[in-house]
Amino acid sequence: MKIALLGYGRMGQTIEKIAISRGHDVVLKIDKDDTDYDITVADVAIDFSLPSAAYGNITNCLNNGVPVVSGTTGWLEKYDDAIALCKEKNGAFIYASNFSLGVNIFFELNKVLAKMMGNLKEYNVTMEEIHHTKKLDAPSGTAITLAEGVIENNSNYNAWELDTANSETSIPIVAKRIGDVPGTHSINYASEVDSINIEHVAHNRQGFALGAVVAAEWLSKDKTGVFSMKDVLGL
Ligand SMILES: NC(=O)C1=CN([C@@H]2O[C@H](COP(=O)(O)OP(=O)(O)OC[C@H]3O[C@@H](n4cnc5c(N)ncnc54)[C@H](OP(=O)(O)O)[C@@H]3O)[C@@H](O)[C@H]2O)C=CC1
Ligand SMILES: O=C(O)C1=N[C@H](C(=O)O)C[C@H](O)C1
Repeated sequence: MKIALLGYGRMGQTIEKIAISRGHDVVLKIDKDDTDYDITVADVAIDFSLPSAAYGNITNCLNNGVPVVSGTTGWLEKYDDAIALCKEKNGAFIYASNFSLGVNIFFELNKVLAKMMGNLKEYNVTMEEIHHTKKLDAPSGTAITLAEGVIENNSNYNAWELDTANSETSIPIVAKRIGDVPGTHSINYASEVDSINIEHVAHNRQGFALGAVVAAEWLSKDKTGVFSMKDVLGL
């Protein structure tokens, strides 16, 4: 498979190593200053760029008939437009706030726990995410997906807020930036008498990168439509 890497930073470079180890060719490595390139030389594109760049990268792929996998976070105000374009062009697109197998299992665990806690009003939920100091967006895309998972499965909550919740129905997400932490997410339900905590800790970026390559392999096999990692992993 010929892969275009849109964004050749920490994730782009990790993805390159995994893609090559799985027998793929990396035919484009695009960064900020690379504006004049032909995306159609690739069978599939993988975008891990910047919040400000992702939408342009995705629309370039969809307008040129190249299936695209995006892991960039912090651009989701334009997600519905990307979906509409994908449908209009009969293209293929996957966005995931987190491509690792472990986090995608954690997403499902979070939903089950949220449902179980729905009738227990004595517990209050809080979330925390910890990432490296170079991260541009807060809260993380993964934390937003986790909060949405609670809201969809627990009628006690209908919104999330960064740092402090201003109402009982809002989930506070505390975002910490420490050293080179790859990504830690925890969800805590606390009552006066006890607490329940679930946590996912990424030890490095390999899990994110492997998931993105597996998603690209899956998407490039004659798929059309908008998909998620649940489709790829069969969860
Ligand atoms: N979904 C997931 O599983 C994961 C998602 N992420 C997300 O992926 C994104 C990238 O993370 P990370 O690799 O750590 O970030 P980096 O800052 O290390 O890499 C981003 C790269 O994008 C480049 N870039 C800037 N503008 C463009 C453009 N127009 N087109 C293509 N590339 C461009 C930057 O180049 P330059 O340096 O020249 O500006 C840089 O090399 C973030 O949004 C992060 O949150 C991260 C890990 C996992
Ligand atoms: O910026 C990162 O590094 C990460 N970003 C993603 C997010 O915002 O959730 C995924 C992962 O946690 C690493």
